[in-house]
Amino acid sequence: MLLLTIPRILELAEELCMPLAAVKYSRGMFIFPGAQPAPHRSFSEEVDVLNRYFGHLKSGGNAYVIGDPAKPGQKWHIYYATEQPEQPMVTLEMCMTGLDKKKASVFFKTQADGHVSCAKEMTKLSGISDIIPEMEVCDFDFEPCGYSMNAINGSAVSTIHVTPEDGFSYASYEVMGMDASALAYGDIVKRVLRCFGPSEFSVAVTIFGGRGHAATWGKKLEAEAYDCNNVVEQELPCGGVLIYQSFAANEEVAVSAGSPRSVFHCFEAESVQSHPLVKEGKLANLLAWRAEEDSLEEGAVLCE
Ligand SMILES: C[S@@+](CC[C@H](N)C(=O)[O-])C[C@H]1O[C@@H](n2cnc3c(N)ncnc32)[C@H](O)[C@@H]1O
Repeated sequence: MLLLTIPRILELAEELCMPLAAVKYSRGMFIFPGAQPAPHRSFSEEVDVLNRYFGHLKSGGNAYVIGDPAKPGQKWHIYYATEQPEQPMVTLEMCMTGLDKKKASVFFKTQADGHVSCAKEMTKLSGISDIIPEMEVCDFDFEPCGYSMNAINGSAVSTIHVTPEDGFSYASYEVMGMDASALAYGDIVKRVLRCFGPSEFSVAVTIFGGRGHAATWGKKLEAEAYDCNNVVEQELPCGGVLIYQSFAANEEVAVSAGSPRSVFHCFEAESVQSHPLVKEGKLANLLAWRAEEDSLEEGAVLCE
């Protein structure tokens, strides 16, 4: 449904006298592709819609599906068109599945003890407020569960969406426009992983303006407790580059949990939520989660 909003967004931009400069649409794999309504039934259907609105830009419409052909469950889709060379800019997009159950439970409004939680409390308890503490956060909680937030700090913007339901849990994180030399790529990813404890995740870093200004963000990511199973670099028009990597919780952790690695394939029908690592929070422990009581000062009132 997302692409159906394009005409309204263009209308609002015109009202604000903001000319169209560039467009980027990107996504991973749908967990339930068969449940997607038009125009999201296939990437080519999405590209047709995007080209109708943006194909006339100077670069033309450019569509890519990237990933290791041997791993059809892990692909990244990107559409990009631009009217002019881009300003130097770094964007990070993370997709996480198989969220740690305890971490995911923070995003349910009614807790096991009957406590009714609000978005502000979820932001604090999950650790989201610590990812980039300077960000001003506008958060929203869904009934009976789910969470979304948008955040801003100067030219930097960030967004998070969480689906915590067992069996198809998912969280996305995106940040762009930050001072790439002031924040370390690995630190941000680690803070995001601590919020959700996924069994699998992908990162896509888009760099415009050359790797020189992108500092740590132009390098390959290494994530403690996870194995990288896919690395692809894709050049984009106007000197842009996209670096995509996907990760699964590593063999060592899986073996110590007494479980075969195969259970981590979250895009298959089986549920990663039943994985012993997810159930027992072992993955969470390995990533050194802070104790929950540390993340909220005693007596602090977050929900009014
Ligand atoms: C965070 S919202 C999705 C936001 C947005 N579609 C995204 O992913 O970018 C998804 C979560 O909210 C819950 N939810 C509750 N009411 C909803 C609604 N009216 N629309 C979408 N999600 C809702 C879903 O069950 C799910 O856990």
